[in-house]
Amino acid sequence: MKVEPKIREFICTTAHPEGCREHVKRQIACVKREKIIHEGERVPKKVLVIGASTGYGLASRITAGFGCGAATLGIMFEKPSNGKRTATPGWYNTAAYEEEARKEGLYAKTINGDAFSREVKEKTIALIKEDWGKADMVIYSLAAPRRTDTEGNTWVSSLKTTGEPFTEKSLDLRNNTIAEKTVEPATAEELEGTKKVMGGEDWLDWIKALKEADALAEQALTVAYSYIGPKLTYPIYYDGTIGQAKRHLEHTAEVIAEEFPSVQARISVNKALVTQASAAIPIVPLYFAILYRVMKEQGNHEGCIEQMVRLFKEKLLKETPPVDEKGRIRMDDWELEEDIQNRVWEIWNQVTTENVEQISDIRGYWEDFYQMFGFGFENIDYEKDVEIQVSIPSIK
Ligand SMILES: NC(=O)c1ccc[n+]([C@@H]2O[C@H](COP(=O)([O-])OP(=O)(O)OC[C@H]3O[C@@H](n4cnc5c(N)ncnc54)[C@H](O)[C@@H]3O)[C@@H](O)[C@H]2O)c1
Repeated sequence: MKVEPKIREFICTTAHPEGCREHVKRQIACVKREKIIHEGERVPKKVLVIGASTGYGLASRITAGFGCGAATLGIMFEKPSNGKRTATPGWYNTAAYEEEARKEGLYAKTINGDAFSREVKEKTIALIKEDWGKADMVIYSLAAPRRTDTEGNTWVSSLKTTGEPFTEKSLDLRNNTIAEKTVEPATAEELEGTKKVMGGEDWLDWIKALKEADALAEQALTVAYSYIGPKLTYPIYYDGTIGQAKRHLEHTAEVIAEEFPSVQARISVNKALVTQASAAIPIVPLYFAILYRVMKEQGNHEGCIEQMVRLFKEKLLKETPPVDEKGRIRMDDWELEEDIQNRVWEIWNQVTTENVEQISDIRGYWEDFYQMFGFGFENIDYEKDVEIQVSIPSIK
């Protein structure tokens, strides 16, 4: 079947299997150009990646696998094709990852299911015990709209402010126009729900479950991803519901360190990038488009894979990684440089529907967006029929 993008605001409801494969292959090639491991550093060998199929989790898996030679077990929540609709991009990415890994003799298995559930945790632990004995690294990279906890309560995440309503310029993704958008404050229940979904409770549950089952190696490393961003987006991000959840996640690193002193728990604050999760945040896409423009001009723009390569190569695997005053690794260091942010702010103040194409990198925004779903690669023939039912080697 011929597959075309079908976009609804911040989501594309189709994905191109060959394009997704190309996306994964390009990320693998990027990792292979780098020397990730240096003498005397820890080398992760058995890596569990929770949220492994897209965005930062997929880039982490590729870096661990192809950069460190690690066996990887990925957890994801994706849909296969039913023959009529395409699979979700994370499904195709994972099929491609496993195939490419196998070609190089790298262990790669995947569990498709709800990472928040006890069932998936048990299945994961059973597989780790059977195949590896113990995992030595756990990457927590979930971004989810809801969570049913182990007691059966369902929580929903919101992207709202926590104080006053917030009105700012926003990019209308349906027609690339700039209009003001108001984000309303969350109710107490919405705030609580966001913390339950995107905070650290489930990360801690995973570490506890793995420890109790004796499935984590001594001195195992675990990392979860956070975001702060510029003052411009504080009302909707850092001081909004999601920011409160991220503070909870960050605090969870301390809880893990206290409860399990043999586990090294780290937070990495990553750069703002277009992913399926972040494209849904109001106001933020316009910031992406301007930030991309400024960082590309400065020559220090990175995508998910470049971020993860730099994280592994320069920070995470060091005996004592460079951290900020709160103990966090800062991969948003370049994004938040004063020069970059001053320029972003200057453009932000000038941007209108008429000049958005000229003064921001809206093209780069859409390029990243299309590529996430396997579209827009010049070497893929999108006129050709493709098989949309693709199987993942480790999933029967
Ligand atoms: N994108 C950014 O700008 C940015 C910046 C800094 C930090 N982060 C953080 O990085 C992490 C990953 O986000 P992303 O932007 O890469 O998102 P993403 O949407 O690309 O990835 C989410 C992953 O979680 C998986 N997932 C979702 N619900 C699941 C469930 N119930 N069970 C199992 N798997 C599930 C998906 O399959 C996918 O692999 C998040 O914590 C996010 O806040 C993102």
